[in-house]
Amino acid sequence: MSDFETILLDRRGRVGVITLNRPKALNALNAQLMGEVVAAVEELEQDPEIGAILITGSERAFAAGADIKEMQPKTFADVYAEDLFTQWDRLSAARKPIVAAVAGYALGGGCELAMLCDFIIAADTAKFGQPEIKLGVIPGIGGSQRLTRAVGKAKAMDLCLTGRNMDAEEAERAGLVARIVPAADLLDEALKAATTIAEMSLPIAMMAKEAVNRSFETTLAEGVRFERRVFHSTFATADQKEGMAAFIEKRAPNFSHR
Ligand SMILES: CC(C)=CC(=O)SCCNC(=O)CCNC(=O)[C@H](O)C(C)(C)COP(=O)(O)OP(=O)(O)OC[C@H]1O[C@@H](n2cnc3c(N)ncnc32)[C@H](O)[C@@H]1OP(=O)(O)O
Repeated sequence: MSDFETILLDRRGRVGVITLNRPKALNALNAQLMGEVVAAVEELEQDPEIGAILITGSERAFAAGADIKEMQPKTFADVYAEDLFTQWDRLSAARKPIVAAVAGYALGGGCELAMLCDFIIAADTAKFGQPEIKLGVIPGIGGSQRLTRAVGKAKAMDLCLTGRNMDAEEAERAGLVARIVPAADLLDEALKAATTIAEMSLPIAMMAKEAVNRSFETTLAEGVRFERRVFHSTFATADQKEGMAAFIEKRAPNFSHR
């Protein structure tokens, strides 16, 4: 059972869909919404019927950032004591694939939330940016690190230092966005992608995610060694037997997620 107020959670087949739902505040990420997104992802992680997670917002905003009104009165002692935003680290511990479907503003914490997902499908209306500098702060949910890894130093510096936004086309060219679709098709296309992933073998999809993510943490040689060992371990699964048999028998695989 889930009882959320600032998000909607629903299950579409094997996909868990989390919709940010603070429309009046352009889905600004306050403590409640942040807690609910993390709780929903952890609930879906535990659900054996779910193979992939989709996080989305509204037509106007994926999320316009961390909630400025909530942050404004806090002191250094407050944010240090509560370790503000540390909760978001629990999203990067998720092992199931997570797709972000972004329309409208994905600014500050909104862009950072999208980057915490495994890849981003953007509507042609999407706008990405790290405007924290305009508020007298810097990104605090991984933006300076994940954006730099996604788009390189030059563009990350440009965005973090000027606070300007980039549109969907620039974000795709820069490598932040996997694909752009017309705004009207965003949810359908993102759901199609998430469903495709969810129909794969879950343990193998988790291994693929872990292997790609390892490339951010290690040297090339170590990463390739890690990949090779994980690849070898896929042969211990029923789904490797089934996937290869299905190819040879010219039929669709029937994965058991084991
Ligand atoms: C500090 C860290 C680690 C991370 C951060 O994310 S800091 C925040 C970064 N984000 C921003 O600086 C963007 C702030 N928002 C805007 O600049 C604008 O709202 C906009 C360009 C996204 C949209 O402008 P528009 O004129 O179309 O809409 P507004 O009237 O400005 O907004 C509608 C409604 O939403 C409230 N809102 C928007 N963003 C936030 C936010 N990040 N935190 C709290 N509230 C937000 C806005 O105040 C307005 O509500 P009210 O009319 O009740 O004031």
